[in-house]
Amino acid sequence: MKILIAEDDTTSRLLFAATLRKLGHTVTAVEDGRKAWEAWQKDEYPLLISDWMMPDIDGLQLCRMIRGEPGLQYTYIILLTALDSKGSYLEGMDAGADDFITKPFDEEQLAARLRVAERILGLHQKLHIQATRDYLTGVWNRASIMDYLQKELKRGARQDICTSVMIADLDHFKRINDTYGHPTGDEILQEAARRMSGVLRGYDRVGRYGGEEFLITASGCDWSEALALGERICSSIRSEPANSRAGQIDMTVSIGIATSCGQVNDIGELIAAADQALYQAKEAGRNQVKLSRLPIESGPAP
Ligand SMILES: Nc1nc2c(ncn2[C@@H]2O[C@H](COP(=O)(O)OP(=O)(O)OP(=O)(O)O)[C@@H](O)[C@H]2O)c(=O)[nH]1
Repeated sequence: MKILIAEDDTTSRLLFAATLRKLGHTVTAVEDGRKAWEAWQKDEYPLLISDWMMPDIDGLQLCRMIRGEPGLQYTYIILLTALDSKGSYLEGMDAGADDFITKPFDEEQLAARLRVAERILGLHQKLHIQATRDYLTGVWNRASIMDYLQKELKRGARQDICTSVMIADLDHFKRINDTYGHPTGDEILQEAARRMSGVLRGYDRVGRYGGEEFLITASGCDWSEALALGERICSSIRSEPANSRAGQIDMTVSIGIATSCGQVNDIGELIAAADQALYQAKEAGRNQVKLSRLPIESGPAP
């Protein structure tokens, strides 16, 4: 497990780090709350072990700051307390801590506490996957991809970069269901989702928007880059037939794209524009990409 330690006392910090490494964990150890906050923001740590008393940002503040930023992954927080700190446990729990360890620590007790942390984190992870992923295809579900798009649109406006959204709709999918049956249709949806995920860059996301429609977010992409990405998705879907229980089946997809470079802050508006472009792609014969013609993109007209 990746563990972040925040402890200003050098001996205690080194001892914790050495013990945790001996137990097989990957450890980052820093000497104050501010450094811990910076490290936590840069990377994902499922577990934080933090001293309570630290200069500048103390353990309680650190707990509150982390709980104020609900990330994708839950951070289990263990606060380190002195033996005489009885009576403050509730305060720590209210700030967001999950457990306490008294200093000087007992190695076996530390290992036991980590077992609990791993169990809770495992359950959390399972629930998180159930709540955010589409059960059939494994890509993000509708609520999660919309939430992500909202965040990316805001971030794009703040950082003055473009955000593109695509709606990809499998062509004549009803025919596949009608000809080969629903379970085969499901396999085609899974294969299409796999291929789309395969061509995306690390910071792009694909989610199941509904039935046979997928929504793709392309952060930092202006219309020309989004068009290139859309073409890549389109060609990976048609590149070769999908293997299914009913044999090999050809697939194609139509894609509508809308881009905002700070002009739109309502995802509904952006999605409606992408939907409009998708309609044009279907009208023009399917198996192709169309850009939104709405005047929401600054720069040269597509
Ligand atoms: N197998 C399967 N089919 C689904 C699922 N969700 C929606 N569908 C089917 O997707 C089909 C969508 O059909 P239409 O909206 O007519 O679209 P289409 O046949 O793809 O036609 P165009 O989009 O115009 O190319 C319907 O038959 C739905 O029943 C699903 O989870 N699994």
